[in-house]
Amino acid sequence: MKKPLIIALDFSGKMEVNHFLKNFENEKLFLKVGMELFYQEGPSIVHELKEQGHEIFLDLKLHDIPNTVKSAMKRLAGLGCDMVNVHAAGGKAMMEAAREGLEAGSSGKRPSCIAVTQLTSTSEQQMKSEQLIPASLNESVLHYAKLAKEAGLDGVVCSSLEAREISSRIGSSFLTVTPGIRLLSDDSGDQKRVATPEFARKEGASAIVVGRSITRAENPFEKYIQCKQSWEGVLNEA
Ligand SMILES: O=C(O)c1cc(=O)[nH]c(=O)n1[C@@H]1O[C@H](COP(=O)(O)O)[C@@H](O)[C@H]1O
Repeated sequence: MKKPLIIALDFSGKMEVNHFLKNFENEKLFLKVGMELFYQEGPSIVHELKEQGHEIFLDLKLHDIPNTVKSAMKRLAGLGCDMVNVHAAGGKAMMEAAREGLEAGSSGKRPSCIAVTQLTSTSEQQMKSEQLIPASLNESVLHYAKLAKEAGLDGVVCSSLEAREISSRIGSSFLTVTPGIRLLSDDSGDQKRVATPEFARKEGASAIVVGRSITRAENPFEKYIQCKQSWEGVLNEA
C-alpha cells in the first residue's frame, strides 16, 4: 500500500456524498465509509464508490464474540472493499476470527484488516478512570498492536503519537493508520490525540485519515491539497 490520505466520508447519505465528490472530479481517492453512511445506504454505497474507481476503507469497527465477527466479516469480504477494521479490545480470538472470516469470504485477495487500539478521542486520564487500565496509554496501544499482529492482522488504527514506536517494535510493514489529523488552524473537536499530517509523516505513519478538516472546509479541494502536501512533505507545517 502506498501512503494514502484517506478521506472520512462522515455524511448522512448518498446525496451529500455526491455533492462533496463533485469537488474532486477526475481524482481517484481513498475514501472511508463509516457507520453513519453505511447504515443509511447499505452495501450499494461501497459498490458505487468502487465503480467510480476509489479505494474504500469500510470502517464499521466490529466488536463482538468471535463467531459473530467471523460471519459478519465473510459478508463484508464480498463487498469488494479494500480495508476493514475491528476493535482490538474484542480480543485476540476475535481478531483471528475476523481474519478467518475475511479469508473465507474473499474470492481473490482479502481486504486489509486493522484493529482500533485506543480511539483517538480517548485521553490517558479517561482510559485510566473509565476503562480502569493501569498502564500508560502508549503501553495499552502497543499491547493491542502486538495482539493484532499475533492474530495475523495487517495493522492498527492509532494516533500519530504512537505510530513510530509501533513500527519500531512490530515492523514497518505493519500498518499504522492514523486519524485525529488536523492542520494547526483547525478545531480539534472531540479528538484528544491530535497531530498535523506533517507530524504523522515524520513519525512514519502508513496512512492518515482526515474527516471534518476537509469535509467541513469552505473549499474542500483546496483543503485536501493542503493536507496532502503536508502529508507528502511538499509543504512545511501547515
Ligand atoms: O477507525 C477509525 O477510522 C477511527 C478510529 C479512531 O481512533 N479515531 C477516529 O477518529 N476514527 C475515525 O476517523 C475519522 C476522523 O474524523 P475527523 O475527526 O473528522 O477527522 C472519523 O470517521 C472516525 O470515526
